[in-house]
Amino acid sequence: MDVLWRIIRMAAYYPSRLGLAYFTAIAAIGFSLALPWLFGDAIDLMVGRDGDRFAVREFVLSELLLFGVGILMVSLGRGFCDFGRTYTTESLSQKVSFDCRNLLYDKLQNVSFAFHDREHTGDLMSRATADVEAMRRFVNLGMIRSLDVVVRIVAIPLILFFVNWQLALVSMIFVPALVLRSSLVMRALRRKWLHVQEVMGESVTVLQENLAGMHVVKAFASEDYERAKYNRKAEELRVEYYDAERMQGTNSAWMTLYFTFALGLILWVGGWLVVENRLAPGELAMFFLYLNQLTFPIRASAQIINTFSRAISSGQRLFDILDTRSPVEERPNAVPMDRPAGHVRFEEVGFGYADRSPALKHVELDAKPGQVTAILGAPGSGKTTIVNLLPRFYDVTDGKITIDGDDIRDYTLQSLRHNVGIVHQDVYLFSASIRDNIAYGVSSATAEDVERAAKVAQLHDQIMALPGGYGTWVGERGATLSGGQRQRLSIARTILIDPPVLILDDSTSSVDVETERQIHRAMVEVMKGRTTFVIAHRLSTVRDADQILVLDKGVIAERGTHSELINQGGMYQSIYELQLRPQEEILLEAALPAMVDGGAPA
Ligand SMILES: Nc1ncnc2c1ncn2[C@@H]1O[C@H](COP(=O)(O)OP(=O)(O)OP(=O)(O)O)[C@@H](O)[C@H]1O
Repeated sequence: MDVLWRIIRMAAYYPSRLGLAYFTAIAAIGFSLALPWLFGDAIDLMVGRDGDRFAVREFVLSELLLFGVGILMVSLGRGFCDFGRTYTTESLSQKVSFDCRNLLYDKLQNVSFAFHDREHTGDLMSRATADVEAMRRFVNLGMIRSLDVVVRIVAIPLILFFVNWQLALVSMIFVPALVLRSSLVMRALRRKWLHVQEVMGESVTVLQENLAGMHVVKAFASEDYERAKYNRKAEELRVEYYDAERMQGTNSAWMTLYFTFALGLILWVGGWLVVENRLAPGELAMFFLYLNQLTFPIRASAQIINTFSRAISSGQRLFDILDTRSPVEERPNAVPMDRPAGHVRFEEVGFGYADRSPALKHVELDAKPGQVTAILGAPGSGKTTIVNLLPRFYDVTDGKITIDGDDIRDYTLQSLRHNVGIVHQDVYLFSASIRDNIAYGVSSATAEDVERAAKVAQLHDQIMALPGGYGTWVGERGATLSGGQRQRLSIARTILIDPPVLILDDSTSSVDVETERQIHRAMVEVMKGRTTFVIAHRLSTVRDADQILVLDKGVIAERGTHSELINQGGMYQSIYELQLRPQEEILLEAALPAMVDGGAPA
């Protein structure tokens, strides 16, 4: 119920729309309740209550004319109010779903990486679409239309008792059974819809992962496997959906059946009362017309029960996300970070991913402004984890990280991240032009700024060789650029942001020697004058670093410069022998023909 209150409070943000929707809804009900009364009285006027039909013919005709005009006016009023209610209700429900979508999107922008590690993208997409739609339907049907249902279900029986209490009692015979059935179905439907929503999220996840990993699917010829995986989810969804709708449909059919029985009974008992002269024919007609007006609420109540059940389960899923507290939150007194000199210190830093053993222990690190720190270590030793702590993608669990002496948690997240730039190896490009992709995050960048950054990143010539130049559209996931070009585009992005602290993922990808050299040159350019942390795999980067940290199982096992570490004969020396030196030899071999031809290796 708490969930429904929260949805109602969201709708109450628009008091004029909500007020108008309820006003027009109530007015429409008032008009429609007046109609059977007018019809019943008109019939009684025609047949004459005392059996003396058409006694004063002229008088009856002029009265009937008045009734006709009255009925016309009331019908017009009802039509007008119906229109007003539909319009305002639709507008209100669209406003609420608009707000829900935006709140969800904002939340997803602000939650930390730990949240995204846990949640599935497909499920989040399903919450942002199907669950938001269920809330919209609740505002429309559950909140406003249900008023119509409730008012009629309360008012019409009262009127029926007023017209003839014996007949009213007969018509109410089935009500207890209806109420019991409805509450049982509502409870069952709520559970059912929650499950449907979950399965829907899972099926969207399968679809989304399939599309995102299409290259892997094709490369491993796994189309049949993927098809079977999706079919299983789609089948589960079909069965669950069908069950929920069947439950809803059966409930609706039962309600109609009860109602039809009641009508038959009334015709029989009411006819008998008329024959016995204990009930006027106009009153019986009035009774039927009112009962007929109960058809809609009784039928709609099955649908409205469904809407309530669905809104509770969908609202729960949405509010679960909206209420999530991000483990990385800004302190209330956080201040914006001005451009720092870039003196970075890790003091006794420890970190563990949820429910895992610590990924980093007692990390001590001091990087002076402009220095390059190379981080090496076996896969899983904690290199990525160290650099993820600096822009606060995750927060340290022990110790602290400072920039120019101040704890990074004292700053606003946005200003911190503007000052700590990252060049990832796996670059994400948006469906936009190359120019817009380079300028991502810097709305004030001019075309000249973008070109200058691309030149430093060694990418300008290749962009100019494309038919569309900087306006070339980069498809989803950057499909129209090579791996090496994407990496340099990422470097150009960072150059444009111009952060004083920089994180580089220098993992070598399988690119040719010339591309490798271009990437290296771009990296050297982007590192100039910045405090740089580089997850290093190239000897050239490591050799020139001011300090090298060798990580082992989350602990800094060795530290020093290239020459210091090589003489220690420890882990660094084995990494050098096994990984860095062979790589250097390959590069040298590739460069030799160029030197023989008179060129020089870069
Ligand atoms: N999001 C995560 N959730 C839980 N555990 C994680 C997460 N990311 C990394 N880990 C674990 O933390 C440890 C350190 O991982 P990290 O990615 O920092 O290593 P790495 O040295 O960068 O490895 P690689 O060279 O393979 O990228 C590993 O045991 C890894 O399994």
